[in-house]
Amino acid sequence: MSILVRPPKRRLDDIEALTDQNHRRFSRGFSQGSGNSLGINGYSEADYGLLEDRLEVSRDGSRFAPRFRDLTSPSRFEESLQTQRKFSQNASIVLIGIRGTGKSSLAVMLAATYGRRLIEADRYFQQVTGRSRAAYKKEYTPPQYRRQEAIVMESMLMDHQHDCVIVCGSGDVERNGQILLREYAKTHPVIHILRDLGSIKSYLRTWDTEKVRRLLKLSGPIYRACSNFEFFNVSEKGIGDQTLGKDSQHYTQWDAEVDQRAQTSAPFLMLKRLQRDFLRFVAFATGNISELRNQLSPFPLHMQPIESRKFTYAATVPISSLLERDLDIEELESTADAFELKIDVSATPSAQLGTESNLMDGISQIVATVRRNIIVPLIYHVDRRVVSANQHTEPSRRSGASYLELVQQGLRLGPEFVTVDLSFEDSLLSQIIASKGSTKVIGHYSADQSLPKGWDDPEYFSIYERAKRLGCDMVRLTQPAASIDDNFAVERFRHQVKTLPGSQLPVIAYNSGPLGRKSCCFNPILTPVISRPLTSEAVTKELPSITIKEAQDALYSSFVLDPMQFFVFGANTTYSLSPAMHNAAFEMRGMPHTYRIHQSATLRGLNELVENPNFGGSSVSLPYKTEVIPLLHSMSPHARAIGAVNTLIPIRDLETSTDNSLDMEKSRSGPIKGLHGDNTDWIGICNCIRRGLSPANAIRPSTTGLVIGAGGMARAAIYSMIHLGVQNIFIWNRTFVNSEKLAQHYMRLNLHTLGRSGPSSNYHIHVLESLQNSWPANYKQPTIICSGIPAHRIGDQPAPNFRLPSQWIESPTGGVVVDLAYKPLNTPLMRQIRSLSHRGWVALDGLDVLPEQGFAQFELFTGCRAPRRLMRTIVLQEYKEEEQDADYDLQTRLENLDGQPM
Ligand SMILES: O=C1C[C@@](O)(C(=O)O)C[C@@H](O)[C@@H]1O
Repeated sequence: MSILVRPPKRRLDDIEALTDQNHRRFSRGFSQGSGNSLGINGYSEADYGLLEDRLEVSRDGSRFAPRFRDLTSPSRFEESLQTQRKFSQNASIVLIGIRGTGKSSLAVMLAATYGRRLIEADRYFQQVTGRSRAAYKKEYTPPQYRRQEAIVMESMLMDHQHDCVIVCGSGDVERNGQILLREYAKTHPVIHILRDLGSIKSYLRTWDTEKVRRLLKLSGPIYRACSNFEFFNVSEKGIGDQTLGKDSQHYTQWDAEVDQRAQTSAPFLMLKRLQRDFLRFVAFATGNISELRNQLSPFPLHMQPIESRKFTYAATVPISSLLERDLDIEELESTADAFELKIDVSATPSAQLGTESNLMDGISQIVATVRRNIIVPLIYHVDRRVVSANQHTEPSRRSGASYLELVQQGLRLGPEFVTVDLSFEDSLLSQIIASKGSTKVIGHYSADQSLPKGWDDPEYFSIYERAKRLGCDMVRLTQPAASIDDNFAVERFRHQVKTLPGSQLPVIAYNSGPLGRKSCCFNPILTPVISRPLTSEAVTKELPSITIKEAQDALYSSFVLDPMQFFVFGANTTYSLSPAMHNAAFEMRGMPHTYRIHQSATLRGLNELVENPNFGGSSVSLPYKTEVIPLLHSMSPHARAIGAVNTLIPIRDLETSTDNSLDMEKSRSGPIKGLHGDNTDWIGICNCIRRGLSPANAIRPSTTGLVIGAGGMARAAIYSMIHLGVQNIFIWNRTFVNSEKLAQHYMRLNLHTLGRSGPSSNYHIHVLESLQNSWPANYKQPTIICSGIPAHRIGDQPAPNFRLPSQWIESPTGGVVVDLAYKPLNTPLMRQIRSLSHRGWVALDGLDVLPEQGFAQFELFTGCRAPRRLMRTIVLQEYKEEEQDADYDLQTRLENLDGQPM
């Protein structure tokens, strides 16, 4: 009787034949050119066992310990895996990595979000063979187990090529497993999951640090050799420790989060940022554009490619600085449009990362940590030069091989942009560009000294043409300025490229060094800038010579841009926090604009604004959000659907398209021909929902939303929910007929939203009659709730003191409640929800929404990124001065403002 259990539909002969084919294919593939052939014969039985022991680790480490000391270099794949990184939309996604890295939690998130089937190797083995791996090993000899393992793995991958998330066990990367995975990675994303040593150690319990370090060192090359992507799971403080003491195999990070929530009333959820980072990473890596849009907050600038915008900046940050000191990454990014990580080291000193000693692991960890703290695209730039620890020694040059290895490592991390140094030969660059996947390539050329004819040298044109021929998406050229005239020359060069016939690549061209600063100010896209905390290292690390503020100052003082005036227009706007918020943002960015209150008892007050040639735009407050509509020349589709406008943008040229407010010229004064209306309230609400929604409540077809009220804010709230893909939306309002009208409005609109499977209009708006009723039986309890009713007394109407009926807040995983009121801040509804935080309820209020809608408004007003942390801070500070609520501690909220990048 055969001991091998075959998965259904497959016969052992097929599998063996296939494995043989794989072996032959791989033998052929790897022997080509390199001479590093990996034939099946390259492995001995002894290797097999050794590798298994290396990676097949029981949680107490006992099985691993005896053979550990024997280990030598583990990987036989001397070529790193190079694939095109292009996949079919529904290709199954594989996660690999050692135990304790959080693979299972990440897989659950992915499967839940994408609606994919989750296949876990260990469970699959048990399903197929009827035994756990441990039981199988006890019963059979190691070669028998390995043969069975190979068969199971092969069927697990080949029978589930589409619509699955497959989590491989550590046993899956022994010999056959590696071969299968490498083959699979040609057509499927295979993601290597890493984590810091401390968190892995707390998972493996009895292991000492040295053992875990050695395991990481040995396993890293094996996992890298058979994966095409890499994701470093950055632990949130407190999560790693939570897993201690839990012995269930399936106790995941997610469970830890639920436990965590039970113990604390932390308003923001522990795994939120990991979920955001991972889902975005997967959507980008797999080239799933609609999913990527779902993952991004709907801020206007997020929807616009950087290269199509004018005067954008990349904050350049050397990895050496991040390794040397504890820098505030959010501050480094602040108002930049991109974050450029410059790889300027050749080894990662272990002490600085605290854990990893390997450069590739170090880069992976730094990139993940940077991503955790930024919202802008990442540019991964490997500097050809390497800084030396000794400041007096000249930087050394990297070899082509080491350069290639580092850029390939970058591509594994799925950055939005990667640079390729055009001083390397075509063959090396083509290799990189062929495997770029969704990443855009910037061809980079930095001359050590000015070319003989400076920017008029024909060499620059040939470098540009070469970058184009190689398939770069953008070109970046720079040389040190020898004289101030070089700055005029570079402008000429940029202009000449732009006027070449045919379509041309976007060009970034500037002079480096203090003399070149002028050219940096006028370079239109992705000008490299230095962030204030790095200025002391500018010279030694060859960093850019200007800050964003300096570059912006120059544009205004040279009359390229004009100072503009902005307003908040309403009947009673004296209480508004918007002036303080926007003025602080202008000042930080080096913009000479002003933002003031413009109060008027009638709509006519608007005339005064449009007669002002420096009018830049206005926020619209009550009661004019709907009244203003007939006066508009155009409206965004969002404002049209909601039926309310809270942002006005002046139109100075009726010829330009007004579909998108960002396409209109910004910061240029002149007569006004019309007004364009937009709405950012829905963006503020949408973003607060996203921030407060725990991974356990990820939006699915069964998710239910509830909106309280039927006024302007309720309209925006429903629109946000539809946009987020909520299909079952309920309205409760004191006046029933108003709820019905609102429901009919959205049902008639039949909006198309970006659902998981592409655009759909599959939503339904229901009306609830009485707060006394039980929750409708056919629907899940709501997990997303928005209240748009004022909380204060209006005229002789008393404050409504609204609280949700207890029978409507029975969701077992809690949910998020956004109360749009902030007068008072601590409404009875917010108090009710905060008291339920132990059940997973998260409360966000009007002071959370106001800055979020303000960021979007700032983008529409200026075409530039808003300084988010600053605007959030100002709103809380100003509010504190205006109103005191003894019950509510705004100070703690102010102190916890970091880490909300969405
Ligand atoms: O509702 C509001 C508040 C606001 O009007 C203010 O007064 O700050 C600003 C508007 O953009 C926003 O839609």
